[in-house]
Amino acid sequence: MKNLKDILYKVSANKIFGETNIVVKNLVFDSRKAACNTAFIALKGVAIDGHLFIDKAINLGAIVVVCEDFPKEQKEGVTYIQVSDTKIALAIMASNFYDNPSSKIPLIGVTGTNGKTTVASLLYQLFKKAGYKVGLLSTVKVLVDETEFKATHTTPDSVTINSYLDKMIDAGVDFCFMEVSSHGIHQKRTEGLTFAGGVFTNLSHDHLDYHDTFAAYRNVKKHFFDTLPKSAFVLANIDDKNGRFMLQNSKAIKKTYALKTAADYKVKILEKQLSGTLIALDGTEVWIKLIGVFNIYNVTAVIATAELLGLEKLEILTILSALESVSGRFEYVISQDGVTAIVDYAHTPDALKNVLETINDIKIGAEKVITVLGCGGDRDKTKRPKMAHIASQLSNQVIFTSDNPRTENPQTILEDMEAGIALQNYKKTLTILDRKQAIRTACKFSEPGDILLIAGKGHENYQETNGVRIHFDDLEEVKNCFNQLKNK
Ligand SMILES: CC(=O)N[C@H]1[C@@H](OP(=O)(O)OP(=O)(O)OC[C@H]2O[C@@H](n3ccc(=O)[nH]c3=O)[C@H](O)[C@@H]2O)O[C@H](CO)[C@@H](O)[C@@H]1O[C@H](C)C(=O)N[C@@H](C)C(=O)N[C@H](CCC(=O)O)C(=O)O
Ligand SMILES: Nc1ncnc2c1ncn2[C@@H]1O[C@H](COP(=O)(O)OP(=O)(O)OP(=O)(O)O)[C@@H](O)[C@H]1O
Ligand SMILES: N[C@H](CCC[C@H](N)C(=O)O)C(=O)O
Ligand SMILES: [Mg+2]
Repeated sequence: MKNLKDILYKVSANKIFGETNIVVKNLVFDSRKAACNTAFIALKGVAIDGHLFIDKAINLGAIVVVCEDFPKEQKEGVTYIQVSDTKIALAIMASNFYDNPSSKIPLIGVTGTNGKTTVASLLYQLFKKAGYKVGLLSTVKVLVDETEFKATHTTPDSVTINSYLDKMIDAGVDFCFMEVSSHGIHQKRTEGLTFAGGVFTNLSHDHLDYHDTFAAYRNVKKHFFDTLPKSAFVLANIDDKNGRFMLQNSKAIKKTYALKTAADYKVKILEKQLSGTLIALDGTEVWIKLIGVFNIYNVTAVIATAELLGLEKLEILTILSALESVSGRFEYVISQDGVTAIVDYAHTPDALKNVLETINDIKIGAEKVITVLGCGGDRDKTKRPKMAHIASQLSNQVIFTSDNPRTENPQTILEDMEAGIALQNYKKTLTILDRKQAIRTACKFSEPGDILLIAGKGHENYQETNGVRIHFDDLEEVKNCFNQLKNK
């Protein structure tokens, strides 16, 4: 419950019709969720224009309508507010509605194509082990200190973000780490939040179905750093060719990290094994449980962020060795006869290349690398041939399969993938539509010492087809196969 006048603080209205000194129970941007005394914010969406549902929201009890296009007729007893951008208005209103929780808690946003979940989750773990109460908004889950909520998005809508931040204030949370996706930035879900810091991990091919061009995708990411306040820090990976670009117009305190280039925070890799990596920072050596050069970038971002937030270097390095890898990120299980199966959320060409290069790097003999891979439906189609090419180039055998076909024909997705296979790699590949069968076949093909990579779904525990999600868990499947084969 809040007075509309307070909710509208800092919202620039072009036109107002009706009373603003009224009490509003809730903010909704989906007419189906409107109820008595709610404010309905009409958003022009990707699929449909929310303005079409204004009357529906009013019929369900909305007493305030925030819109870009003023309706021809106004209903008695309803307050209409016209703004230039309802997404920005919603974000500011959501912050006001919950008394600006992001200004009361250091909020760190992590953005980049890959590594957001890993960095944010490792920061959560690190600060928890340092004795703080911590919040996390991530693809995998939302944590209000130790209370877990289901994540629906990588970056939820602004009302949801602020409602979680509000819960975090109530729980006495000291720091909050959140993922900031490009969809989130573009749809202004993070507008109106006060960030204490922003982290840039890397930029590579993804979401070009949504952003049209790579430059547009890059500019959306940059916008996040451009809008950070002077008091915040921006931490960028400058080994990535877009790292310095992200810093270019930011007013925030600029800090850099790298493994190759001279930077404010630089980590050296000393030794790599399947069980972990030995790294050094300013001469101090630490053994960490994470694998892969890409993960050392993530760890460097974590060390730097923790230091920027005031933790002592020695404390950070001590805790670092106890951090566990994130669920579905290079998570592995070894069968009784010595086959290693790795489940990884690689769903971009760059992630897949990194993971396969890591596997090829740590394998010690002539063991085979067998990859199971699919590409999501209703997502960037141009990733498909690229990912198929990478998988077949860097593996001894590949089984292409389904990964959340959503509304697309799974066979067509597989054909899009197959178009990327180079002639010399064709014989290594096989397509099995059913993911369960694909995993089973990969297990049957494997011999002691071989490494199976099951890529694309990571922590996901469903397969989505035409809006219906059925339970599916790569790790569970591979463990079942290992057990069944053991008894044969
Ligand atoms: C493509 C996309 O990003 N869509 C997001 C967007 O919905 P939209 O613009 O498509 O909405 P729409 O269907 O056009 O409807 C427009 C408006 O009309 C309203 N409406 C609609 C119907 C009705 O009867 N009444 C009504 O009021 C809707 O609530 C909406 O406000 O805004 C919604 C509210 O914030 C999001 O839930 C929705 O995420 C969809 C479900 C989604 O799948 N998004 C993915 C692609 C996404 O955002 N992913 C990123 C990360 C990706 C990654 O991890 O790499 C994320 O941050 O999760
Ligand atoms: N720093 C990195 N650079 C390149 N690839 C990475 C990096 N970190 C993780 N990956 C790869 O990307 C996959 C996804 O990692 P993570 O979930 O941390 O990324 P994300 O940015 O949160 O992804 P999403 O956009 O789906 O939220 C991992 O399973 C791994 O294969
Ligand atoms: N969260 C990301 C990655 C999904 C990975 C893959 N499993 C898929 O379904 O495409 C997305 O929604 O684009
Ligand atoms: Mg994520």
